[in-house]
Amino acid sequence: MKFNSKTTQHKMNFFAYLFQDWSANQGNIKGRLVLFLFRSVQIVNRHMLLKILFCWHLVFYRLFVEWNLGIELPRKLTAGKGLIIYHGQALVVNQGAIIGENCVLRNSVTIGHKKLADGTFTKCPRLGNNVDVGANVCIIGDVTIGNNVIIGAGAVVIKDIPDNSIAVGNPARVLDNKTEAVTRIENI
Ligand SMILES: CC(=O)SCCNC(=O)CCNC(=O)[C@H](O)C(C)(C)COP(=O)(O)OP(=O)(O)OC[C@H]1O[C@@H](n2cnc3c(N)ncnc32)[C@H](O)[C@@H]1OP(=O)(O)O
Repeated sequence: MKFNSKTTQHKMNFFAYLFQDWSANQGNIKGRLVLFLFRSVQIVNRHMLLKILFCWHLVFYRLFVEWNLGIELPRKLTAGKGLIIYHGQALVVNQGAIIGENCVLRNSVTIGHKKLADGTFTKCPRLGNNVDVGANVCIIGDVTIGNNVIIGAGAVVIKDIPDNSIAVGNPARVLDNKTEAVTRIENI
């Protein structure tokens, strides 16, 4: 996976950081607003002083975005620029997940860990760049989704998905001969 949170995000200046998803969500006011607030709490989260000064903003984010809108994008989440949120409803992402650049998340998507028989939890999923996640998708456990991947609506992903592929179904299977559709999302 090419995306690296430490290098990509820390190079950006303050305003670029705040607006890094703005153009990707053109015409999508809700997506723009949520992602602007998400990036702002990520900035606040970087320093203890900012957390103290802007604790009211962290509370506002929790109440408005998480409780009211039903979109859980934790401030500690690693998410690359160009993130798109369509129909922001019932979207839950574990803070341990890693999302690459130019990814799309839709309504009722869950990305999180899996509880094992011994009561411990697995690591969270890692999504590469240009991953288009359909509606009602669950991606759970210590899985890696490659670059340029489409995950079909309603899929349950519990195993790695290779680069340049489309995965559908429960459990998700990779479709053969479907690279044409994948190249479409590279041009989004
Ligand atoms: C309010 C809104 O509009 S929200 C938007 C919601 N829309 C989405 O989330 C879009 C997600 N996109 C999809 O699910 C699409 O079906 C894609 C991208 C996965 C595949 O699209 P296409 O490349 O056109 O695939 P195509 O329709 O030719 O189907 C290929 C095969 O995959 C199967 N398939 C396609 N989508 C799915 C799916 N979501 N779940 C299970 N199987 C699927 C088909 O049955 C077919 O199987 P077969 O070859 O055994 O007959």
